[in-house]
Amino acid sequence: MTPEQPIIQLTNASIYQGNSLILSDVNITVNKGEFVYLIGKTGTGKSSLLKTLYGDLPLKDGTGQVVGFDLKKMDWKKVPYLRRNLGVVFQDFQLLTDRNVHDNLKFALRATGWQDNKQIEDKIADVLDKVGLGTKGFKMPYELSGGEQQRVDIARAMLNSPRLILADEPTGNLDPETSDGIMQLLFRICREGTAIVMATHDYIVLQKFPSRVLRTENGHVTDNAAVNFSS
Ligand SMILES: Nc1ncnc2c1ncn2[C@@H]1O[C@H](COP(=O)(O)OP(=O)(O)OP(=O)(O)O)[C@@H](O)[C@H]1O
Repeated sequence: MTPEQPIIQLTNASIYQGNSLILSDVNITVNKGEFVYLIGKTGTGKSSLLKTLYGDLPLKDGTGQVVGFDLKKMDWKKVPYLRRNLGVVFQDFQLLTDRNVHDNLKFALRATGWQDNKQIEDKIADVLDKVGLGTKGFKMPYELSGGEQQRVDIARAMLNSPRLILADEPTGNLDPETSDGIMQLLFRICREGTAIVMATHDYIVLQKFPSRVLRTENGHVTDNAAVNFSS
């Protein structure tokens, strides 16, 4: 991938769930370090679009590049390589409940090919520090608040220094104050050069942390969609 190449480029793309067409004529470009919201009513295709971007759903029509990978040529063997180059954050954190924070991160590093113990330990310390959990590596997930668990999920997404983080409702389970902390963290990560695409229903977040908005509506995606905060 060349430095000037967009982080995401979809051209005339269609998004399917099985044989059902969810979104058509999708044209999106996201550049390095951009923060982009993905909004739209429930069931309009936000998660399906994100899944296509992280290789969970195949791109059947149109063309798509994500962090230098050609989605059209993506098969199950290439998905792990794509996933090493982007981070994914979910609403429900998806931490392994049988091991502590440190071992959750170690598991993710080992699963993506890291072998050197010193490098693994340095990386875990680095990402925990970045998300403000430098002293919490020994804690089990159930010993953490929702906001802290989301920070661990974000730390995990950052392990391989991705140029893109895809976040599906990362503040969906959090109270407003905790969600502000997560948004500040995501914007800080973004300012350091990582592009972020975040699906959300949370209009308060959009108001407090304004940025570019994509909207899924009537089977299409509109860019720079005006947000009606009363809806
Ligand atoms: N695994 C699946 N198999 C078949 N259809 C699905 C599947 N997942 C979602 N869909 C359908 O695809 C459409 C888009 O769903 P999607 O989850 O992408 O919407 P969304 O905008 O993310 O919704 P929400 O805001 O509720 O998360 C819906 O009609 C949904 O029923």
